[in-house]
Amino acid sequence: MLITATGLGKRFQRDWIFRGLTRTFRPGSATAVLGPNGAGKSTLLNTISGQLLPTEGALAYELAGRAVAVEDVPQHLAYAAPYLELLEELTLLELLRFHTRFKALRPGMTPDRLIDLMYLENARQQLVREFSSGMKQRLKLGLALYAAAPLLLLDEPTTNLDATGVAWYQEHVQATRAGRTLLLSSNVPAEYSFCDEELLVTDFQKR
Ligand SMILES: Nc1ncnc2c1ncn2[C@@H]1O[C@H](COP(=O)(O)OP(=O)(O)OP(=O)(O)O)[C@@H](O)[C@H]1O
Repeated sequence: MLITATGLGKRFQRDWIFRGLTRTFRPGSATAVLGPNGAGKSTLLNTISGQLLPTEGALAYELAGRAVAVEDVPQHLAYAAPYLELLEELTLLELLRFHTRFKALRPGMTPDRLIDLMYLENARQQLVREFSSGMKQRLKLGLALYAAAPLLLLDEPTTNLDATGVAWYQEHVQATRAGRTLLLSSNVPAEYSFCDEELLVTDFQKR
């Protein structure tokens, strides 16, 4: 998905979180959105994804040369973030079957195969509520990475992952990023070192 931000700004009450952001995000690019805690990385991702309205400026979306309306962006979006909740009252297999009714997996991927890829085969019938925080994070990432969605947003993707989980993330983000527009908010180089572009939110904090 081609995304063009022009003079984009977001304000909460009287505080500008970012302002004057003009930038193009192209299919196949991976952009690391960087900045200290509270800088506005998540706010920027949520604005670009159309979930928060910009206070000023404009966002335009295009898919294969056709304009996409902001209200249609969610159907083209896969998003993993610490603040997005999983349906914890379901078993893993139930959750995957439910989730994929609304958000299809990439061609050739099935819930069973995804469970194996996430190293969750022993948890197939387990309630997600009982998962460890690292298992939940692998599940969130697996759902986003293997969704058939041209826009991929990852907010702090290695939260709660151990060294094996970080290596798993690095392998699978590389395996699934081709052709997608990827934005990734982070403070951890191991999460974003593969990105080809960087966007420092504090560069857009003229008040
Ligand atoms: N809905 C909201 N209403 C008012 N202020 C908000 C809202 N959401 C975020 N903020 C404020 O906007 C600022 C940026 O928050 P944001 O979560 O985007 O930062 P961040 O860079 O993602 O931080 P972190 O690295 O800690 O996750 C913070 O000061 C936060 O308090």
